[in-house]
Amino acid sequence: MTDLPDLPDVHTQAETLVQALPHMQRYDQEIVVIKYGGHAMGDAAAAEDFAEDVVLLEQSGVKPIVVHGGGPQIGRMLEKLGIKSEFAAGLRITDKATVDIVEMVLAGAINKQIVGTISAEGGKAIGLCGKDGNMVVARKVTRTVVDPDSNIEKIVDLGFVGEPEKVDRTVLDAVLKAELIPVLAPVAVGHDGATYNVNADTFAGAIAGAMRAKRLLLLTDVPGVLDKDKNLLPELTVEDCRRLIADGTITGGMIPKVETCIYALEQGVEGVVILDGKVPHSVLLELYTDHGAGTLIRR
Ligand SMILES: Nc1ncnc2c1ncn2[C@@H]1O[C@H](COP(=O)(O)OP(=O)(O)O)[C@@H](O)[C@H]1O
Ligand SMILES: CC(=O)N[C@@H](CCC(=O)OP(=O)(O)O)C(=O)O
Repeated sequence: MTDLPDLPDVHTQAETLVQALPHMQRYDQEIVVIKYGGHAMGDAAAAEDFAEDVVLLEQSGVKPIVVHGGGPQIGRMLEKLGIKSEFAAGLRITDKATVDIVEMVLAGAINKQIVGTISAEGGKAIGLCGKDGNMVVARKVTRTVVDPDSNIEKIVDLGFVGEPEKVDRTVLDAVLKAELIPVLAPVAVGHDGATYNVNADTFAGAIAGAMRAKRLLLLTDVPGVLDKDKNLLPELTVEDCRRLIADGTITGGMIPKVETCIYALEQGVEGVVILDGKVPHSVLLELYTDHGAGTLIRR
């Protein structure tokens, strides 16, 4: 028989609650957008921890909005179906066959899985994507990339990849008023009625901006923004972020993430945090403790 771990005594629990109270009041009735990245989604136990945090937030008076990713999961499904997947400037080149799979994996499988886990933890969630109620209308994206062989810049047609042009709050306002937790897949509609695949960080930034969220939390698989020696940078300004991108400290998938943070701050979001979603209860630790978790980015 294994020994049970020591449980915090009643005094420790009370102390924890007293410390958390001012933080809880700060977020009361405020919108917090949580982007749950594909890499942050661990095993079933980790998904339950995440759902538990979201439910607890809602029960303490916060209005959480979950935006999820699913890049690795889309990749695995495309591989299973023998469809080649390519990226340009961090975005998945998305032809017609690919966009159908993207929608199936994001708005179908992952979205409903998260809704189910939140329900199992005692919450009431509603799964939607940007197409519902014209919530997110996207315009087609093109990117210029430098060909590594010739060093010549070329324009890449990314197919059905979009970026949010307009966010309509109507559906989200109604859902929050009904005390439901919105869980959003980053799939949007174009002016032409077509389905567009949107990077989940970008989608979350647009939602946080339009909803004037108090906080945007981006959950990933690293502790936050790291310096060149891989130490966590707990707090950064927009100016620091621009310098770290320019000097090559911030690269790859962290670039769109930090750019999203800058965009959200410019839209009036008060603070944006990049944190490790694989750490149990990272959302509660960030919002309800003095030390927080991850990297806080401010104006
Ligand atoms: N300075 C940095 N600090 C932390 N991570 C960085 C940095 N520069 C690049 N990265 C990379 O960015 C990745 C996070 O981006 P990404 O893989 O797109 O996350 P997600 O799938 O959660 O959206 C990290 O796993 C890391 O490899
Ligand atoms: C255009 C584009 O690249 N879209 C992403 C959407 C999912 C996503 O962003 O998921 P993560 O947050 O898990 O990376 C993709 O197809 O992978």
